[in-house]
Amino acid sequence: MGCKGSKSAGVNAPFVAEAQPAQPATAPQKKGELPPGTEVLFVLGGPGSGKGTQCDRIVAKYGLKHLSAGDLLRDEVKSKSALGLELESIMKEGKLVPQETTIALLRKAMIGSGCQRFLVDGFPRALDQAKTFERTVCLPRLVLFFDCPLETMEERLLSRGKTSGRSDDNAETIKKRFKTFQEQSIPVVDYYEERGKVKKISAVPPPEEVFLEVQQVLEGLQAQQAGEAAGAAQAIAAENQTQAVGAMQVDAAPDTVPSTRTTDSGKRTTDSGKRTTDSGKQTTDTGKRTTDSDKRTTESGKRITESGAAALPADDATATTTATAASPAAEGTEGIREVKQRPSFVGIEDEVLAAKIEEASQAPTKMSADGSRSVVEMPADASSAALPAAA
Ligand SMILES: Nc1ncnc2c1ncn2[C@@H]1O[C@H](COP(=O)(O)OP(=O)(O)O)[C@@H](O)[C@H]1O
Ligand SMILES: O=c1ccn([C@@H]2O[C@H](COP(=O)(O)OP(=O)(O)O)[C@@H](O)[C@H]2O)c(=O)[nH]1
Repeated sequence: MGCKGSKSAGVNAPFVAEAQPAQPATAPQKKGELPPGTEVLFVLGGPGSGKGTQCDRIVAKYGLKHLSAGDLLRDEVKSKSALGLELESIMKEGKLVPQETTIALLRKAMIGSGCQRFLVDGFPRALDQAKTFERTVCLPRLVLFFDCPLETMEERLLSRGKTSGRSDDNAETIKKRFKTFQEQSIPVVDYYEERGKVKKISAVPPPEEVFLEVQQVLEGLQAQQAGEAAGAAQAIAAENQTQAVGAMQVDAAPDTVPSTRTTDSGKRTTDSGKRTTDSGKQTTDTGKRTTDSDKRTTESGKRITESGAAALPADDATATTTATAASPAAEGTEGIREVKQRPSFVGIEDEVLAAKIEEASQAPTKMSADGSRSVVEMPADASSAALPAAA
């Protein structure tokens, strides 16, 4: 289900809402870049825990764009490109594909979809992948983790293997996938749990029961978002009221302004000073203030849009931070302000990696032999060079 050409959900559309199809980006998207306000929900769980099954249900009910990292990799394998052949041998061994390949595929699919809100299924599978995705794409809004005992997952995978045609749904590879899951993927869940982002759901009951839990989680997220939006709207209203009262006080004030009235800023004293000498100009000053206030409202509207991201934990160096002025009046025209900080890369290796991912995710799309799908052309050093020798 794509977003291109779909009708926009509006600027303040929540991350999850009952809507079909996946909602398009609400802000203009620059060519080759992710839309502003891109948000993702990670869907994690062991192999065969039921991630894909639940994602299908989530997509059917909520307006999110589903991207399965495993499907994107399998598409690449099907293309029989050199990269695809390398990926196949890694997947058959139950190992993880190098992060630059997976992230480039995800990023490219995200950009190409024209959507803004994504359900990212089966990724990240290792801590370095989570951190690189955070730096080069965005922080996740939430992490759904489907908890399932290994024996149950094994049964499901063996059963799926009868019809899936997947080269990794066999007893030998399943064991290796479990090892990878326990050693590399569980730390990702721990990482997000420490950040209060994980919603753990038992994947043992039948799919419809598991989905009831999923819906509860997503509705909780919806309620949280509604609360955030209401809080932001309240802050804006309070800010506007402060400004309006300030303007009224200025208008009602005698020509000689007592210094005690200028409680908020030196700037206002200066304005008032002007007013004392030029009452015609006073109207202009007030009018200008109203314009400033209107501008603030517009900015504040934008702020609501960004509030989801702003609610992300501030303990992380890469988190979006919220800078709130101690007092809106004290700041005059600024008031409450959220500052989106795009974290800078800390080392040259990170910069090189980010550049590779960006380059690969923007590589030209070409049709495969059967003309049915697109292929990501990885730059030589970002694909084969980065891939370990085929086992
Ligand atoms: N809750 C469930 N109970 C029983 N079988 C399930 C459940 N969820 C998924 N399955 C089945 O288990 C297999 C693996 O599910 P899938 O969604 O493909 O897992 P994953 O995407 O995590 O690998 C599929 O054959 C699916 O039909
Ligand atoms: O981010 C990812 C996602 C998948 N894979 C590879 O793709 C395989 C299949 O993953 P998928 O999520 O499709 O299936 P699951 O194992 O969860 O059933 C994995 O075992 C890995 O080899 C990977 O390397 N990185």
